[in-house]
Amino acid sequence: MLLHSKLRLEHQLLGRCAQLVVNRHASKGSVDKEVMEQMEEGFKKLAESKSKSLLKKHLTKEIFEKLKAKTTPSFNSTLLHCISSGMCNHDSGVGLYAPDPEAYKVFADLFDPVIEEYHKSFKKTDKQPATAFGKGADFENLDPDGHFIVSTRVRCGRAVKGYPFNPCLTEADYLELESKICGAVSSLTGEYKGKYMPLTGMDKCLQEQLIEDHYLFKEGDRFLASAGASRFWPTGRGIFLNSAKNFLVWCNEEDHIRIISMEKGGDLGKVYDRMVGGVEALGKQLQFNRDERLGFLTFCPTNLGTSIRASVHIKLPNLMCDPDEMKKLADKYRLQIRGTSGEHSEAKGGVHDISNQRRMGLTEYEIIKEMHDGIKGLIEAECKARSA
Ligand SMILES: Nc1ncnc2c1ncn2[C@@H]1O[C@H](COP(=O)(O)OP(=O)(O)OP(=O)(O)O)[C@@H](O)[C@H]1O
Ligand SMILES: NC(=[NH2+])NCCC[C@H](N)C(=O)O
Repeated sequence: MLLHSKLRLEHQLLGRCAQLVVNRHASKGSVDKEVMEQMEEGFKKLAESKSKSLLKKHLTKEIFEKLKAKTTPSFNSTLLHCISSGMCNHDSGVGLYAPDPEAYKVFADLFDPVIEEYHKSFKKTDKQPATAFGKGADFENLDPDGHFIVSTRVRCGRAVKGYPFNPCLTEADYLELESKICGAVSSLTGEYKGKYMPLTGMDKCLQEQLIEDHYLFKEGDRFLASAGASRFWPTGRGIFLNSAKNFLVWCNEEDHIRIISMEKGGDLGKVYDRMVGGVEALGKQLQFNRDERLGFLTFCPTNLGTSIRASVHIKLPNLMCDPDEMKKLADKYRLQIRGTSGEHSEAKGGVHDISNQRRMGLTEYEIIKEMHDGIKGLIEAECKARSA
């Protein structure tokens, strides 16, 4: 069901703690009493819960005490901004977001261990290598006969320099960002040429169709909403789609920008090269926020570094017969398994979304190679299981 108004969104999705994050900031340089109480209460509940999130694991009493009174210098973000999603959603896998770029430093005692574990040992002394896209043409089609892969998609996220992330953006910021992003995508030429469609005023049938066809982001994600990322929805949000419908740009959803290339079949190299071309063209129009150590800055720590998620929609019926073994195999190749409609969804018709888990510590090219080699390994294992 699509949710239409900001009010309904807030009422249906947000608990008391999230309301607070959505509505309040700390007073300059200090944390309000009410915010502190909310944090203490949420922390206690999380500590008593059975949550398996990285937030619960790494937010020890000691770290909580050390960080609870800190604020970021430019935006006065508090620890509550960072942890509200995981506090409200005990079923989070991670549960942590950075309200603004400075949060990664101010709350590093919490972010660093989460980053290290999610990105398979990116230590606090490690540094994201310089951007190196390489050539997609090096990668063969993963499924030339079309037996397994339905479609391939590669996306990355970008933050525009000079702006915080969702919880700290004002309504005017959303509109300003949209206008900048819209200007940049409108200048694209050749195969990238297309049309920007704002979410505000979009026909609901069109919106639902775009979501069903896997082009557009869903509405009402409770993990994002309780992180304060759905404020002023749908203002400033939208999608750019090229005429061939294989290159897309998302505006102001989880990140300021998501740059996406997708098509039917398993030609990973071609899909990757198209995304890289789009990123380079947009990089001429907009200044992206990149940190020396963390790489491209994103709202969620799972997307730092290259910010690349390369996925296939794939059918592996024999391997999927044993989900535990399949999970072990995916872990071996550092792959993540999602459902057919993306994160936190179920698989339909035996189609799973399998992608690289980590995005940091390797160059863009190496991240794609890791995903490529993993998917190749899974297809080989599926063929073996079939003939056994
Ligand atoms: N290989 C693919 N082929 C077609 N659609 C895909 C593919 N991979 C992902 N999608 C679709 O992209 C949409 C967004 O998915 P999802 O939100 O899980 O990932 P994302 O956009 O990479 O962002 P995030 O990781 O932040 O959630 C969903 O509709 C999903 O089904
Ligand atoms: N879209 C993302 N950033 N996904 C990763 C984490 C999503 C959610 N916060 C969780 O912890 O489960």
